[in-house]
Amino acid sequence: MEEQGLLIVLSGPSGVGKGTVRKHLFDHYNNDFDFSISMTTRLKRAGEVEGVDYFFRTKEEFEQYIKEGKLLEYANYVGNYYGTPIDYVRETLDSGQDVFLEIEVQGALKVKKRMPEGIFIFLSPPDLEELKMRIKNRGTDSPEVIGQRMEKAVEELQLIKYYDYVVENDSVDEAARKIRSIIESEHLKVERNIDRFSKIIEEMK
Ligand SMILES: Nc1nc2c(ncn2[C@@H]2O[C@H](COP(=O)(O)OP(=O)(O)O)[C@@H](O)[C@H]2O)c(=O)[nH]1
Ligand SMILES: Nc1ncnc2c1ncn2[C@@H]1O[C@H](COP(=O)(O)OP(=O)(O)O)[C@@H](O)[C@H]1O
Repeated sequence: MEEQGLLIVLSGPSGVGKGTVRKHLFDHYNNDFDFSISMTTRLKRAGEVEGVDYFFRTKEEFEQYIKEGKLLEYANYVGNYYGTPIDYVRETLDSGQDVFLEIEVQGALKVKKRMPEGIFIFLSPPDLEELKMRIKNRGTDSPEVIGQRMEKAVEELQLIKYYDYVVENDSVDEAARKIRSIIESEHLKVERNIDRFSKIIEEMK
C-alpha cells in the first residue's frame, strides 16, 4: 500500500494572517501538497471563483452535507458555515499526497479529534496590539466586531496547547518558510521512513 500523505492544518485567531501566509506559501514555494478547498455559505467576494477560493453553497445545501456526513469538520463563523469536504481529504491522503487545510480554531480542534495524526500548526500574532491593528487595517469589521474578535482571540490563544507547532507571523515570508521547514522535517521522521528503510536492508541481505 502507498504511504499515507500528511495532513497539515494551519490555524490561529482571526486576522492573524492565515490566508496571507497560506497564499504566500503556495505562490512562492514549490509545494508538493494540495490545498483543500472549503465549502461556505458566505457570499462570494469580488474576484473570488467558485471551486478555487471556496465551494459557495446555500445554507440548505450545506446542512444537507452535514446530515450526510460529508464534512470532516465544520464551524459556524461570524454567521456563516465553513467546512472541509471529507472525500477530497481522504482520497488525497490515501494516494500518498499531502493535504493542507487553512481553517479557524474550532474546526482545527475537531480535526484533531478525528485525525490526531495530522500536523497542527498555530499561527500566532507578534502581540495583541498588532493583531488589533491587522484586523482594523483589513477594514472589513466595525469597531464592535473588532472588540468581539479580540476577545475571541484571547480565548483562542489559550488553545495553543493542542497544537504541535507555533509559528509567529511577524514577516509573512519568514512564517511561510518556517511552515515549509516543519513539513519537510515531518517527512524526514524515522517513523515515516521505516518501511522504505527496512526494504533497503532486506535487499542488502
Ligand atoms: N472550520 C473551518 N474554518 C474555515 C474553513 N475554511 C475557511 N475557514 C476559516 O474561516 C474564517 C473566515 O474565512 P473568510 O470568510 O474567507 O474570511 P477571512 O479569511 O477572514 O478573510 C477564516 O479564519 C478561515 O481560516 C473550513 O473549511 N472550516
Ligand atoms: N506578517 C504580516 N505583517 C503585517 N500585516 C499582515 C501580516 N500578515 C497578514 N497581514 C495583514 O493582516 C490582515 C489579516 O490577514 P488575513 O490573512 O486576512 O488573516 P486571517 O486569514 O487569519 O483572518 C490583512 O490585512 C493582511 O494583509
